[in-house]
Amino acid sequence: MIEVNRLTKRYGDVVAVSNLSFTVPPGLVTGFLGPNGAGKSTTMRMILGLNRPTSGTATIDGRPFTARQAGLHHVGALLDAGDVHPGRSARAHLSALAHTNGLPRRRIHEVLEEVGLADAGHRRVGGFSLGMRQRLGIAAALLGDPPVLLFDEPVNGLDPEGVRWVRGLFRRLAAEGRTVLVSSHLMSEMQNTADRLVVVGRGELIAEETVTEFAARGARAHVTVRTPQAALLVPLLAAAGATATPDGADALAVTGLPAAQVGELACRHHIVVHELTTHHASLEEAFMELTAHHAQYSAQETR
Ligand SMILES: Nc1ncnc2c1ncn2[C@@H]1O[C@H](COP(=O)(O)OP(=O)(O)OP(=O)(O)O)[C@@H](O)[C@H]1O
Repeated sequence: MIEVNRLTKRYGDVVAVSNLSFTVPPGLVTGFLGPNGAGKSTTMRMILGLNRPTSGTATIDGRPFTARQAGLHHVGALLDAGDVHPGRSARAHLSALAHTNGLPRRRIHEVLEEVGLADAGHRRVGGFSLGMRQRLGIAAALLGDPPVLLFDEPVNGLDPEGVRWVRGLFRRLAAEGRTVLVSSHLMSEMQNTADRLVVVGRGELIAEETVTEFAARGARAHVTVRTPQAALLVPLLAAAGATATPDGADALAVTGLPAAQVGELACRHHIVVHELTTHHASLEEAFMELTAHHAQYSAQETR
């Protein structure tokens, strides 16, 4: 269990994380979601004791994590896939980590197999693609077989097969009872992976809820009605409690009444209908709407 309690981090005038509280329970994948610059990496670094909070606390299983405690046995993390010496082979990189953390050497082979790099273990990391570096970073996080795992933007650079694989991996790790926190700036990456979401914007908590609860935000459907007799239908819809707004030349966007009732209403009044379509807002749209006021860099990337 990870517990973040009123965590704040300031860099001069920049408030990277502001009074942030949330929990990451074991046995589930928790998606840590927010636009660029929302403070996700800074929060993860504070959880891992790599950055000092300005105020507030972050604990893992009830205690602040410091690298000295139990190291990779307790917590595995992928923070920056580029943070590996380019001249080293993947195997040598993992070997050094295993040595300093007192881990058995057989784990090196096991995790290379696990992430699909068994054949590339002898190759220099400098020649790896971004996706291969991500896989190596994930291998390093798994090396100590830890009960708590943090992954910062693990999907970056992975091909579609890699994305599928990593989703399955996170789900399996959670099913084994581990605590899994995965950050992303894309809702689409999380909707088939995470059980719970912690959504942040400009360093602040926006939402902490299950994916099902989050999906309900996007459930506000509207119905498109295409009819050459819109002028007749509009007052009938209004009388039935729905709101109809023009949507192109011969169509209406209707909210407040399901498609079936719109169709029945039109039928009762002999109004010709050419199209009746229900539109659900996607999770991505719900996320965009939710974070719109919290996006710091909406026109350009921060890096
Ligand atoms: N060492 C630092 N010095 C100054 N400002 C920093 C530092 N680290 C982070 N920041 C600022 O803190 C804010 C949060 O950054 P952070 O990298 O935690 O966000 P993020 O949600 O991980 O973003 P991204 O999705 O772009 O990686 C940003 O405004 C960033 O510029």
